[in-house]
Amino acid sequence: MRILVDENVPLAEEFFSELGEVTRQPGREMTAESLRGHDALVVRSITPVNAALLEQADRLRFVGTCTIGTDHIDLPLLGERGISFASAPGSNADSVVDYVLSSLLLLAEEDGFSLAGKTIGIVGAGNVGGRLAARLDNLDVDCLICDPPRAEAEGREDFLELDALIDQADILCLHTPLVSEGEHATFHLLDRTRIEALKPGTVLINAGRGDCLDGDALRERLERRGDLRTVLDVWEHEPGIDEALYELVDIGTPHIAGYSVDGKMLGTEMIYQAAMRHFGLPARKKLGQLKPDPWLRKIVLHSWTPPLDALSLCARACYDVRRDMLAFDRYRRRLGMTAGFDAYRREYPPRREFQTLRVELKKNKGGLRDALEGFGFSVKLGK
Ligand SMILES: NC(=O)c1ccc[n+]([C@@H]2O[C@H](COP(=O)([O-])OP(=O)(O)OC[C@H]3O[C@@H](n4cnc5c(N)ncnc54)[C@H](O)[C@@H]3O)[C@@H](O)[C@H]2O)c1
Ligand SMILES: O=C(O)[C@H](O)[C@H](O)COP(=O)(O)O
Repeated sequence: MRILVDENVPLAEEFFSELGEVTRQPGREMTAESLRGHDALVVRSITPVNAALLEQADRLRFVGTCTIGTDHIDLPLLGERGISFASAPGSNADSVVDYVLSSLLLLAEEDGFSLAGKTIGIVGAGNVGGRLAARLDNLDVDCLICDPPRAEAEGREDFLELDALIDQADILCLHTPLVSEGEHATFHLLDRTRIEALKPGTVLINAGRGDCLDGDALRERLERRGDLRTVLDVWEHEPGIDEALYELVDIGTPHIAGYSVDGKMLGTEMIYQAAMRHFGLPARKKLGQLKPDPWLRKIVLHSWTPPLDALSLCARACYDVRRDMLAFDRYRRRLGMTAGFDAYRREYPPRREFQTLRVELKKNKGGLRDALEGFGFSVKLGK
């Protein structure tokens, strides 16, 4: 059996060689010819799997994307061709939440505000948005949720309309999938009218998909009024993104919110398991045997620290978004935007999720343990 795998998929040989011969290729360079003679294709989000790509796919029986998003896959076409498909829901959701929390802590520090007492609007409350709300639960943060598909399916009367979030939220986080058509389409969900309606001072974060937000309208508002705080990890037209918009945002990163070792490797394992199921083979390999140990395992807090300070300290030690902002900026200046965007993603330095860090507390009071655990760290009470 032959399996074609994107070069940015970690542990591909370790997992997929159980199935057969693994060939690697950069995801943006995959063509119809690349697929000839291959039985399985394993991609990430940058390879459009469509009629043009499948034109010469003479043996293809399985397609897997090691990502949460599936907007790059023509699912009806795979159905018509009888090709089995799998994605990796939830795989890097915790990493995205870490990214959002790190960004919020940085802006809070720069602007001298506290997350406690803020109202945060979460648009799209699936794996990412839902876990973000849960992790903020132990802080005094008011979470407002907009998720019309879930509101309908679950009869949730506590969920709000997007325009209510825009009215009320100090922080607005977009975690929607890209859906081009239908009642709940998300293309330019944040359109010009909604971007204009954001209250001055709103923190706007998009770590969903670039096309969910009208980038031209955001750039124009920032040029004209400069009165928002903005965090963009996803952009229209990646990797050739709008440099003028990039210059105006407070935190700009090249679609790496989910790029922890943990999130990426879990995505590979999920697709390995799905492929083995599809081909009727036992999945013997386990991620636990292959994943490297975290280099920072433990922080000991010897005396009591106010919860927000402790969160900030531990978050910064584990993952600090500044690392990615600064490094991406160096790549872009050295290589230009388009090449720099992809090069930083390809050479992304290792990063671990908050949940890999154990925080040992010598003193617990004032909700410190709950705040740390709620934020995602694993906590142990010392003697
Ligand atoms: N920046 C990154 O690195 C990164 C990483 C992972 C995922 N993502 C993106 O984030 C998206 C969300 O991830 P997830 O794991 O939470 O997915 P998910 O499928 O678990 O949740 C998505 C949620 O959005 C809701 N939704 C759909 N249409 C909506 C609309 N019009 N308005 C409001 N809510 C709507 C759905 O009902 C669902 O609850 C993914 O589809 C992917 O595109 C980005
Ligand atoms: O949908 C996802 O899982 C993410 O957007 C994904 O992690 C982005 O990384 P890429 O697939 O572009 O390598």
